[in-house]
Amino acid sequence: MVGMPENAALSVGDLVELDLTGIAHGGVGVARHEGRVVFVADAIPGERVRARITEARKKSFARAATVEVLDPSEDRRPHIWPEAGLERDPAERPGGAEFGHIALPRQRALKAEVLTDALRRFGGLGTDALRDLGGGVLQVESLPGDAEAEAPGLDGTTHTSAPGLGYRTRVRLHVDPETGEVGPYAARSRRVIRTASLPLAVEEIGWIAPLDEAISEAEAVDLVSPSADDPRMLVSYPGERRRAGADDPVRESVGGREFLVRAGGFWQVHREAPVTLFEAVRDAILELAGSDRFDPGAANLDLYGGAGLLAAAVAEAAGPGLRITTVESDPGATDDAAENLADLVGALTVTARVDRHLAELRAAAAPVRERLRRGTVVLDPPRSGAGGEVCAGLGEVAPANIVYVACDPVALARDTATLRELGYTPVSLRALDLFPHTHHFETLAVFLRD
Ligand SMILES: C[S@@+](CC[C@H](N)C(=O)[O-])C[C@H]1O[C@@H](n2cnc3c(N)ncnc32)[C@H](O)[C@@H]1O
Repeated sequence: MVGMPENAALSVGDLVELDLTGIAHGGVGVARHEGRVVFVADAIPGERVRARITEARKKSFARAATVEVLDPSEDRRPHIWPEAGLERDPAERPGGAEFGHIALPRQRALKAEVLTDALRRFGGLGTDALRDLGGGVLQVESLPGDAEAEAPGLDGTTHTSAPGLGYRTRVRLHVDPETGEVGPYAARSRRVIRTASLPLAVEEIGWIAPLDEAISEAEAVDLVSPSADDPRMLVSYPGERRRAGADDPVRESVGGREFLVRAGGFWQVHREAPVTLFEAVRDAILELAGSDRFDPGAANLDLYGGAGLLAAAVAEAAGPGLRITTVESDPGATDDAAENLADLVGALTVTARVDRHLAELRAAAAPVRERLRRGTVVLDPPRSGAGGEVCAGLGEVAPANIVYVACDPVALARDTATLRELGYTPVSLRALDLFPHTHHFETLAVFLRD
């Protein structure tokens, strides 16, 4: 490549040597090739790699996948999923464990970098604000059982346990339309990849996963392993309105409390995620209550409430006098929430889109609006975030506090900018590694009305 002009065109299939200088949202490394940004899969910042160009349509950037590491990071590990290792052609590697070649502490450091960068660039937060929020440097916390630790073996020697594996209680696999073979998609592709194992899934999912079978005419297979119930498989067929078994109730146990959830409904994926988020939201409410900012009798809201997990967490902090309304667009999940919150006299469950519900609340009578102003909102939107319209709706309803549970750092950062414009200040932030060996993580941010 020596002597080529600046921005020389890269073509799919080209092999290039790249120095990784950073990490981008989505879990890909960042490098430059003759002025053009290249997003590189399966690399680690600081490494020099040989990579194959996989996408070169855009002028401003290209994509590549690592095929050989020339100068490895000390944090490089054998991939936790053998089929996703560098020995395979990039197009044949299953997606879904894009950090599986990185030591867990470094994975978390990279996630913290992505969060800090997003809050700075899209959230408008400066260095001081970020330091105050994270209580120093922002850290991504591991969940119980996931810290990379040396555990003493039975014979007195030490061995490294397998942290960060066997945690997913929900797994979606896809079906090859031609062969009926079942497996995950390859990264950034709709190609079904055969795999012998699912290392991120709980053991029970391994028992039932149809990895060496063919299911003709099906589209996808969801594997569900509830914490207090038998594992099950839901098969989707094209054109079908409702999957067989999707509405069957399954039992989930969260810190001794039981929740009923439809097998096909939303539930937090990591086996420790429900209890971790329950406790994180409960503690955030206790903290607000400790500074007299939480009013259990106000019109409190659990927006994007699912089966009522986080409303129950608020109730644990607030006690039996709590008034709270969960708002959720899936009617099945609302029914589950009604069941799960039945012991809470002041709980109401509503099936509605959050934007529409907020529009209705804005038009409510003055005493209701006053109760909403004194209230606390728990906000747990899907990956796209709450977005401008919902944030604007919140700005008008103007609750005293917002406890935002976010699964996408950039969406959170954008919503942070909007909420700040509407008079809210973020006062605390916790990041939780709910998805080891992937680039995903969860953030809990508390905002106070100025
Ligand atoms: C990230 S989940 C959170 C569920 C619940 N808070 C929990 O922790 O189990 C997001 C939920 O929002 C619901 N949802 C998605 N878009 C929505 C919308 N526009 N309005 C209301 N609910 C929505 C989904 O059905 C899903 O249950």
